[in-house]
Amino acid sequence: MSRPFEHHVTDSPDAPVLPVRKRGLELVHDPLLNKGTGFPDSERDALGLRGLVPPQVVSIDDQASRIMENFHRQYSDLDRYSYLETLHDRNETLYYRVLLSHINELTPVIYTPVVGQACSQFAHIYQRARGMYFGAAEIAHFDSMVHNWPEDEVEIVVVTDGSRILGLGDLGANGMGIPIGKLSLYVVGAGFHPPRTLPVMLDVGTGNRALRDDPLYLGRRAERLTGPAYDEVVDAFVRAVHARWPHALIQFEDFSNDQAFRLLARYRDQVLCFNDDIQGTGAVTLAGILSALRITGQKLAEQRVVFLGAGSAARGIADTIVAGMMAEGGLSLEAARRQIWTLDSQGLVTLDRFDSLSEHKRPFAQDSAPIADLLDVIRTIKPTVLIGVCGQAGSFSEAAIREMHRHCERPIVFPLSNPTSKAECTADQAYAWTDGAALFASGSPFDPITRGGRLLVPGQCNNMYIFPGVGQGAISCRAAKVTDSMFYAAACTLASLVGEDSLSVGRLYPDLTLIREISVQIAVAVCEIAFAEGLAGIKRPNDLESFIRARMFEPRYVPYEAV
Ligand SMILES: NC(=O)C1=CN([C@@H]2O[C@H](COP(=O)(O)OP(=O)(O)OC[C@H]3O[C@@H](n4cnc5c(N)ncnc54)[C@H](O)[C@@H]3O)[C@@H](O)[C@H]2O)C=CC1
Ligand SMILES: CC(=O)C(=O)O
Ligand SMILES: [Mg+2]
Repeated sequence: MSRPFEHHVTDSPDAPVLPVRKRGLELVHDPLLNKGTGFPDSERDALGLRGLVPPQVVSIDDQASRIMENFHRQYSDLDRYSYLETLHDRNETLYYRVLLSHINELTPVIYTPVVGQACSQFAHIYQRARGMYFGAAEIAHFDSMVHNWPEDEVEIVVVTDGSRILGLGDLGANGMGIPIGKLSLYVVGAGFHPPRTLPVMLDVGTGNRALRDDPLYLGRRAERLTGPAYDEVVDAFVRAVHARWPHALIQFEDFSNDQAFRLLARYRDQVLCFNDDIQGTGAVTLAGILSALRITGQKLAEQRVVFLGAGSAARGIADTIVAGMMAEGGLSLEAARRQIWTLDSQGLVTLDRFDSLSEHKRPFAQDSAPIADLLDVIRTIKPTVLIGVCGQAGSFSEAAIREMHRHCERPIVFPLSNPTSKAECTADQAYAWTDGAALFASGSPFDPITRGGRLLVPGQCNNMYIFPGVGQGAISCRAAKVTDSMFYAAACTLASLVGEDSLSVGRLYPDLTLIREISVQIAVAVCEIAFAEGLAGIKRPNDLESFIRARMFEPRYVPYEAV
């Protein structure tokens, strides 16, 4: 059977010549093979390209300069997003070259915050098919549909059902922008080969009435499935993917919490998978807190942590902090949990609400009188760490942050909700309300600021520092499953890579330009756990780090050989 795509990956960096069957415009129009003006004369002759591209042969770096010139000419964030996606759809090598060389400038466009806007408008800015849609009505075809995808070597599948896209709620099939963005970060951050990544939308309908009424909406115009009908769709999807790509890792992303915990519990021992919002967020947040504690000289086990929001992210972070308090501070599980207070939309999560609480909130229900409001909780608890994961913009009030600072010299303030429009407070606010004393990190990026002549650089506490490396580790050693201990190791590894130069300006995370190095080190740590726990599917390579590095895709033009 002739395959629609070539095999796009050369695994031998020493002799990277790719055999190519396509010719002429068919080649130019394949984003995984296209080099545009970058095809050298020899390939223009051998591959039937003469006359099909402008005469000048342009280096990839000069192509990248043209891209950035045009990028800077775009008027709006959405234009910039669409411009980069057009490049993504035209020439993936160049897209990743540009992303990797302008990572701080472009990550906020392909990822949070702008990807949030792109998802809201997804049906209106849609240009070209990318990834796969598994619609509830097609459930009988899932097993055959997976063979419509041309790549046999898929390694990472990021799947959402669109039910909780960032802090923007149910965006239905518009949520596809999130798996696409996350997978771009897998390639940029950990060197996955682009054709080995697969973004997926599980289209089970949407509870978002405005979307269903939008004439341009591209998803199923039906109420969101729930109960057994929903479970059947997810089950059929996991089965089909696992049958076609048995070694692939499935990342569950942006599922509402009524599904997120259940699905993780159901599949985590069955297939290679994890939930990024629970586990990835837990790891990145613990790493940031550990960095902050290097500045204050305090211990994790001494911290009193208050969460505004008690959903997927809160539970994942709380569990990871508890693991840290137990491992490093010697606390018991119960003692560690007593250091953590969570608030949901009803106020403090307390034991007297136990019967009506969702399962995931119960372990953190405190034996305390009811308190409705964050300010009163802060007054009573006197937290040292405040984490916002409620998706409510501005919900860290000036009064609340000032009150926290009254009791705590260097308050750790992490408004983690995305995109920026949902952040619990801004960096400016946190620094202003604490006279620059806040140890701050946020889910979406904020610019550095200068206060009283002092440079303060807000860190970005986002799971993007974790999932690429965890994924690379799990895939490299063919892990049988992804465990919480791997995420804990990822957190400690990330924390260990924050330099004194970063801490001196209050930045609790490494600069993003280091993401590949971070991912390599996290991947090594994850593999070591897999080897130690007997979960690896390969024999341990003598030089594990080089083994991982050799797997990584570099965005450069590989010579082609006509076949
Ligand atoms: N920075 C990062 O890496 C990550 C950030 N997030 C962000 O965190 C936010 C929450 O995500 P999830 O936990 O998955 O959502 P979720 O829906 O599971 O949890 C939201 C929680 O906020 C609570 N809440 C809503 N309104 C509230 C209010 N006014 N006061 C107090 N609590 C309130 C809800 O009761 C619920 O417990 C989103 O904005 C998401 O973008 C999520 C994952 C990673
Ligand atoms: C970062 C992320 O995963 C979220 O906001 O959902
Ligand atoms: Mg997410």
